[in-house]
Amino acid sequence: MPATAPSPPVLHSFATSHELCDALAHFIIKAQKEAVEKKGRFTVAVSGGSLPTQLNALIGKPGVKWDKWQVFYADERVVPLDHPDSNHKLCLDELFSKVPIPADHIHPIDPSLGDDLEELSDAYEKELIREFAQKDSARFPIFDLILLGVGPDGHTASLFPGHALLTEDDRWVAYIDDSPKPPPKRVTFTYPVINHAARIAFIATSAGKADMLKTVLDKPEEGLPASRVRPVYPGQLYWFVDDAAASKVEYPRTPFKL
Ligand SMILES: O=C1O[C@H](COP(=O)(O)O)[C@@H](O)[C@H](O)[C@H]1O
Repeated sequence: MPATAPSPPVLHSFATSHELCDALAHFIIKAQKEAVEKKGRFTVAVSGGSLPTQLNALIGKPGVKWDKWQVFYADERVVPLDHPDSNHKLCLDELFSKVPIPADHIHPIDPSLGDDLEELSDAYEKELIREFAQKDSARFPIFDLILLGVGPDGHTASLFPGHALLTEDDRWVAYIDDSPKPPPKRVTFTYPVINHAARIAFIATSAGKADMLKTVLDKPEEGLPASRVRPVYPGQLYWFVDDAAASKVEYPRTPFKL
């Protein structure tokens, strides 16, 4: 039987980043509610960069069941966890230190485990297997939600244009030591993990991302890393962007409804 094709991405564009962040918070709460009703937990992966700040509309919002969240990192820069470049530190500073999430529900990629990148990515893959393998018994983990940023070059997580990791189709977690964006050493989810999520949301703001967004959405055949995020059916991909980032995009917008 032929596999069902991925659904086309849904693009939500907002006049201001304040409106975007508020809508994103409502979207996340809805995903959380559905997951908790079905399975009693909410598995979510986050990235770093500007994303953690964009999640702060969740702080104090009624309906967030922090004790049900299990948080993983879609990628991490291999620096100490208290280093300003650490995605985990960013997430702690901007969000998790301000909400009542149990500390053991956050799963950092911890470079203090050793400086061997292969071992570090294996250890994180094992942590994912512990969380998912027996519970959902699938070839790849099925996150309820993966929240991704995207750089002006179209990279997402630590999957960079032209890199050999773009074709990794077996491992759940991999590493690079030649990132074109510093720091060079990083650990990242691979496409099979990202593309098996139930929902994936990209968040992109500002005019600096307008050219990239046009290429990703209007010319996916160019194969930028963000265009390769195509969730396996019945997964769904959403874009939350501001009008400045979407200013050059022809791809149709869908109004956001609560
Ligand atoms: O280096 C990274 O960059 C991307 C994009 O960051 P942004 O600041 O342009 O939003 C981020 O999603 C990723 O997690 C991070 O490691």
